[in-house]
Amino acid sequence: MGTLKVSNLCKTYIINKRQNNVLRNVNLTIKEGEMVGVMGPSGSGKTTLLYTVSGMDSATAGRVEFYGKDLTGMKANEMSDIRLNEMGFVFQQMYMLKNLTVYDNIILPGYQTPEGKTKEGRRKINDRAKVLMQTLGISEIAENDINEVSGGQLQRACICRSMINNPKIIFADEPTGALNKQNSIEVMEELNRINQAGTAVLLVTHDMKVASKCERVLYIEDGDIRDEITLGRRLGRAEDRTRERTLNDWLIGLGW
Ligand SMILES: Nc1ncnc2c1ncn2[C@@H]1O[C@H](COP(=O)(O)OP(=O)(O)OP(=O)(O)O)[C@@H](O)[C@H]1O
Repeated sequence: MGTLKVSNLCKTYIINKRQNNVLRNVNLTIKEGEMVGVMGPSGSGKTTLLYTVSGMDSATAGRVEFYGKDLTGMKANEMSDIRLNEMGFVFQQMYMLKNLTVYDNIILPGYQTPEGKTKEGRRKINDRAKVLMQTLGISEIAENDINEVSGGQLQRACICRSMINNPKIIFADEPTGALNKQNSIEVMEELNRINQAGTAVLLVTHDMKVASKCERVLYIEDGDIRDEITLGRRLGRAEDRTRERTLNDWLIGLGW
């Protein structure tokens, strides 16, 4: 069973009576613990795909199964429980709360779960937050206000927050979009590390270097997956050049 199984997924927006078929019969499976990148031209439907398969937005037609459960027919409160307990999100639009510290933003989704309702559970959440912040190198900004940190630190804080409930999958929309080269490398190292520890990752990116760190890359065009390439699991930096070259040649072949 895959983590995520998407069958004949369609998403249509209607604006001023005009129909825009953004996703057209998309089929895809994300295996347990797999890291998959989504690339494609601007407006091809990448972000819409991410929102629709993660239950952030509803599908017009088709089916999305998450560990065998159909998300498309699910009630809103059941869906939000799954999002909270089993999924992590690194979306640029999902800003952290400005009147809370970095640390409080990170633990908040933990405190909203049943685990967070007991003292012992909250202790575990606090411990996890500290370990995550240490791993991502942001312990020293724990008590900073959200607007007192750099873009790279904020993005790492978002990753900590997305990991706080030990999700089975992380959805990331341009996780390195607002970062400089060095921060971007570091964030990808973290996502690779999280993935190697067993969490599946589905990320959207325009950046070839970022996509080359994924096990498999999908190319979406006009709302459907036109092609995909399997690069295999990334084992270390030594193979980055080869992966980038392979991906680049494939993208050129697709007219990217
Ligand atoms: N909430 C919405 N309401 C109406 N139309 C939308 C909405 N969200 C996206 N669209 C339209 O859906 C199409 C695909 O948008 P989407 O953001 O998924 O593309 P994308 O591939 O992620 O683009 P980019 O690479 O530029 O971020 C676009 O034509 C966009 O205008």
